[in-house]
Amino acid sequence: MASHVTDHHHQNTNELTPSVVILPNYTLVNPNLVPVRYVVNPAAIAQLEVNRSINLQQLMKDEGLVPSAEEERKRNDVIRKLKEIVFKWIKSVASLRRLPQNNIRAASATILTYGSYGLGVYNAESDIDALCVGPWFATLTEDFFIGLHNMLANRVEVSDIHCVKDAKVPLMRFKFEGISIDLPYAQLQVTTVPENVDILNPLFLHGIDETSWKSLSGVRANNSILQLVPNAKIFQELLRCVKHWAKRRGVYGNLFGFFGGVHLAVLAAFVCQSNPNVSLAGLVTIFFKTFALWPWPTPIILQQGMMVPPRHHETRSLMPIQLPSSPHEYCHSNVTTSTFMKIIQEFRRGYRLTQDLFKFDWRNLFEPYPYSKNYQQFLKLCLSASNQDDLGDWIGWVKSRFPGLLQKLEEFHAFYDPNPAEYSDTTIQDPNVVFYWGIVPGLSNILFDLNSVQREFKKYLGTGSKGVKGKISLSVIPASQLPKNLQLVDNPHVHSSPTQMIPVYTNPVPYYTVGYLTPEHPGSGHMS
Ligand SMILES: Nc1ncnc2c1ncn2[C@@H]1O[C@H](COP(=O)(O)OP(=O)(O)OP(=O)(O)O)[C@@H](O)[C@H]1O
Ligand SMILES: [Mg+2]
Ligand SMILES: [Mg+2]
Repeated sequence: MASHVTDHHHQNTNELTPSVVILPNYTLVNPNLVPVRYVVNPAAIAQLEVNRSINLQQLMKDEGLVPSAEEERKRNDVIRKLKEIVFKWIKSVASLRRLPQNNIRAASATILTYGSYGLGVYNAESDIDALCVGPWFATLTEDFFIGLHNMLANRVEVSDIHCVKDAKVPLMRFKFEGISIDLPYAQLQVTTVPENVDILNPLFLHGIDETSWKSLSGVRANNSILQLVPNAKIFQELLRCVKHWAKRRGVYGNLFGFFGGVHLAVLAAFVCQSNPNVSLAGLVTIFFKTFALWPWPTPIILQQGMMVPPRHHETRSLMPIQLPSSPHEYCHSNVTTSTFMKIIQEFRRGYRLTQDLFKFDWRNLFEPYPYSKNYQQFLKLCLSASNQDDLGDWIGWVKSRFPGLLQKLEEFHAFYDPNPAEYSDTTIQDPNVVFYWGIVPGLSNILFDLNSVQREFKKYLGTGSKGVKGKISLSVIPASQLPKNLQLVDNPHVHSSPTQMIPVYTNPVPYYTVGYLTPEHPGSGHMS
């Protein structure tokens, strides 16, 4: 028992032992009622930060957020195979086009990774964002979406392949040996594309088309983030932590009006940039302090002096975050008044917890958001289809329309918290997924007319859906009718052990393309 107590003490309050310490003029009363004055001791504070950093790194490992050597190998292997495939593909396109022999010999194409994989901040469930870079003679519409598509579809490693053509950044999405891949295409005006082509080199950018330029933006953003941070390793650790925090607290998911990976990457880079010699624990603390106190909508700008105010809809964003290396653009965002409030509340909570020297415990920071405790009523969205394939397409389509629904809800005076996690209703026979969005008390006593929302949303879903088959129903339920696992997530006594209690983030839709769907910009907000 004694050792247990010591252990516990060690884990939770290891920062503060009476001999070290901390705040100027901080007076504690000891059990004998003798006031003890704690004094500033810089060495002790430094030690405290070191300990906190070690604890945090350990916690990230325990949570399985640091990829194992095995996972790393597997992903490297997938990239290598993709490179081989596109290389073969480009040779066959060159022959097909009857290029001169020396051109066929010189012809090449490659794969560049970006997104969380490119930044080195992925885990087992992350997708791989891979850009295919090809030469002048390989076109997007024919060679990429037909030729390469067919080559991929014929491989045993590939499943669930989809083309997403009518997006600002068109891409193919598929699984390769079970790992989700997003594959856009950029066409350069050269014959030979070196394996690690430097896309910042004007030589390669000369004369490229608009779509290719947009497709390159992810790689450009990654490159400049890594160039701008003073220490890539500590940036990666910080980003890993804040991503974990955002997922646990229900503020991760661009389609739900929260952060996408790119937004958090810029926020983390911003903190690293201005605090070059701070430890991981210190950076996490500064992260929360910075953004809890930030005078939004003042934009977050990584490259000072480069930003020119954007003219498009992004200007209206509530949380503008510059897209690195694109002076005219912010990262596309679907933040609404509701989700803005939730994010701010979570920043403040993080700020409060990381300031608290006495009850400090990293596990508090990453505690799952207690939906069933915080909201009495939920908007339940049930999506179903007659088979799994249709359901996949249907979820993808409906999710891509969520930004419009979120705006509609606010027009109907409902404030809500769209929990991005997906659940499944086992009482329904058809394959289904269910979302439960908290309805914010006080602001919306269900004065809004659910029927009108339902009607409008269905109309909006029908526009441009190209025959995707599925059903959707919206209803309002009390917290007591939430599925048991959603209730258990909130129970502090169980969250640390059974992992099946933690909501899963499936990624069946091109998150990436959503901000870019051309026909109707989600940012423009009108559903009908
Ligand atoms: N809203 C956006 N605005 C601008 N660029 C975006 C946006 N969403 C995605 N991208 C680009 O696409 C890349 C991959 O996006 P993705 O959604 O896969 O996020 P990620 O950072 O890889 O995180 P995750 O681990 O969740 O996959 C981003 O790094 C970014 O360059
Ligand atoms: Mg990704
Ligand atoms: Mg992606």
